[in-house]
Amino acid sequence: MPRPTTSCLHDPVMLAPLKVLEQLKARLHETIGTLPLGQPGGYASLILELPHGLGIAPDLAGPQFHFAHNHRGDLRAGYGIAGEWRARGPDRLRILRAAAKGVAANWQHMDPDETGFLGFGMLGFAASPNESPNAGLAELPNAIFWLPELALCSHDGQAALILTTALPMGIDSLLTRWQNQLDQIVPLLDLPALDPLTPAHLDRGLSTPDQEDWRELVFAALDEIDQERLRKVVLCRRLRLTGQRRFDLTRLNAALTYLFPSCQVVSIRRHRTSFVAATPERLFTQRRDRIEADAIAGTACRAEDAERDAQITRGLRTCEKNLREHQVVVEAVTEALSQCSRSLEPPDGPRILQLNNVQHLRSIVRGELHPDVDVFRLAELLHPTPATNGQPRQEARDWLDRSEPLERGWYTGAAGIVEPDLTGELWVLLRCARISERIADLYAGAGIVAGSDPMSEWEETEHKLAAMSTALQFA
Ligand SMILES: C=C(O[C@@H]1C=C(C(=O)O)C=C[C@H]1O)C(=O)O
Repeated sequence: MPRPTTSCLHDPVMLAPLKVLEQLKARLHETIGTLPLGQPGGYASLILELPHGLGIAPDLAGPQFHFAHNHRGDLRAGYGIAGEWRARGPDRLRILRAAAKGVAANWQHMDPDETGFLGFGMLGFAASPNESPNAGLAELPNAIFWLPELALCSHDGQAALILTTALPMGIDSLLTRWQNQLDQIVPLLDLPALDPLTPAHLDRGLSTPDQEDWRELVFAALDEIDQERLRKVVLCRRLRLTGQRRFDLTRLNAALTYLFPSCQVVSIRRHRTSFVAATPERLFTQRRDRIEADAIAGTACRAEDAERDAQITRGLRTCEKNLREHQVVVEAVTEALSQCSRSLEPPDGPRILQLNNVQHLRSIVRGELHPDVDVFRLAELLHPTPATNGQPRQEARDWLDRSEPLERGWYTGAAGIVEPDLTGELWVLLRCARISERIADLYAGAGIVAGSDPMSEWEETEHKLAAMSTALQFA
């Protein structure tokens, strides 16, 4: 594909995106005929090279998702719906797996520019398989496997645009449709980063539970732990913030990417509701038969003063309660992976993971998987880890279902990318908010083990909430 020039004497720089658009449309016209559009079923994707890597994906009207990791130089975004499957209940991942297997068995990719990129799907699900969707959550179903019609993929400075259709499809209507989509998205790809806005004041609404109810909940959890019915349980709270202006997703994603460059920024929008997170925690990364899963548990704050900060880090490394809380997660992740792995390496950690607002103990569990293990099976085995739920898993979940005074929705669920061979990567949905116009519901939790103190755990949730509340001020 001829490379577009970015400037010359007679073409001002601002025309460059239009040239890219013309070239992509010409390429679409040339290559659309290579797709097997007459085939009676399945999916086909056309992959077109973009002239440079992308830092942030534009916001278009309609359903969209966006995963960006600044330090890794990775971006995946999806717009519109080529196919989607929803499920709920204890079999939700098995149901979605069957749908994804059907897609994978009949999905053809045409990559005329030899980019090496492929189409991808998005898998996302709420914390609990049984949660009954309320009005807002109906827009974000309990669990979804979603094949976008238009996708962007950028890695290591290389990028591609991926167009996907269900088959069969008439060539003329598809060409018109895809040309319109290029018209919408391509001019936005080269827009300069948005200038920061002055931070806006956010009104702090109610916390559910409030501080008093939190104390009681922690004592009730400690009682369960004392009685040896639970070893650990993660309690959470929700805080409503109301902004002065409608929150702007592009600015919010940019602020989160800037503030949390080592986190995965996740943004999912259906209708008027968005779910946005900047999470440090992978549920897992699967590449072929290699698996890596994070165990993150044990948290302390940060301090502006370097000496004080180092002192807090040393405290976290040696705190018996934090190490115990961490070990519960490492053991559970190792146990889950041992059910689907040929071999596992000894856990790498705990090391310190430092973010702007908090620091954590993190271990990584790595191994080699048995054949035929896919993202859906891994999600089923690993989710929820005791980092966000508790141990033993079922007892913790039952106790939380009975005791927690709120629906978690997608908070502590997971979301990520599914490749056409059904491998991929999922992230635990933490440091997040559900956003609608000027209202943001933020969620944060803390692990309770023997020796936990209600007020320190409340403080920990305050530090965790600060990730999203700071970014929202700039959105
Ligand atoms: C539950 C959250 O975080 C989890 C709990 C942690 C802890 O208790 O130390 C640390 C990281 C996460 O696994 C949250 O951020 O809301």
